[in-house]
Amino acid sequence: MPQLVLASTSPRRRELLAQLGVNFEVLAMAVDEQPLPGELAADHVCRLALAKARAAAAQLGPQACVLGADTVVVLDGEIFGKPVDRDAAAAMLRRLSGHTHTVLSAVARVQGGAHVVRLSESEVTFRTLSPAEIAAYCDTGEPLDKAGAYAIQGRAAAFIRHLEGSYSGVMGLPLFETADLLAGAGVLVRD
Ligand SMILES: Cc1cn([C@H]2C[C@H](O)[C@@H](COP(=O)(O)OP(=O)(O)OP(=O)(O)O)O2)c(=O)[nH]c1=O
Repeated sequence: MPQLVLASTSPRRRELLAQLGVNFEVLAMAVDEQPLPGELAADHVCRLALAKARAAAAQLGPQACVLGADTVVVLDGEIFGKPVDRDAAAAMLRRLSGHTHTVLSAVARVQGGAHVVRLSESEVTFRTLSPAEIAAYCDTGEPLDKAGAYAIQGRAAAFIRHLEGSYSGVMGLPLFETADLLAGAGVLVRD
């Protein structure tokens, strides 16, 4: 069975991958996460997921099966990554309040020079949030390292009226698509 490596600094992604019951190591890779001019959100997350996996794979042997992932929130065509500070987090949450946004999560597998990328798309509807609620949520610090300034697995669960798609995808690693990639690499057995 190939060595499985998760190219991620995200504790959420580690937790999610462990949910599949596989053994893996972590090799955290930093890549420039700025969207290219005019880049579509779906292209952006797929490109970054692949870039993270490729960066780690370059440091490992060709036998390693490397996973990279990326997640963004999209509202009216605008990409929301991680907020730079508390004010940016509050501004994102004001925009998301009372609306439905899209969460795109891509997962890429790189092994022996070959790669596959899968995309998960979810629709998330927030109820209307009061200014006091947004301020209190920002005070928790939870928004700061999360795309779109919220964590579905944290207190923001109370904001979400409706989810259509993948809970694990919104949290950062779409497990249905990830399991497919792992089965394709022989890391998960399906027969
Ligand atoms: C929307 C949402 C995002 N997130 C997190 C998952 C990701 O860690 C982060 C999106 O940022 P990413 O840039 O995709 O990932 P990252 O920089 O945290 O980690 P990596 O090293 O793999 O690049 O937002 C949640 O934890 N819960 C949520 O509900």
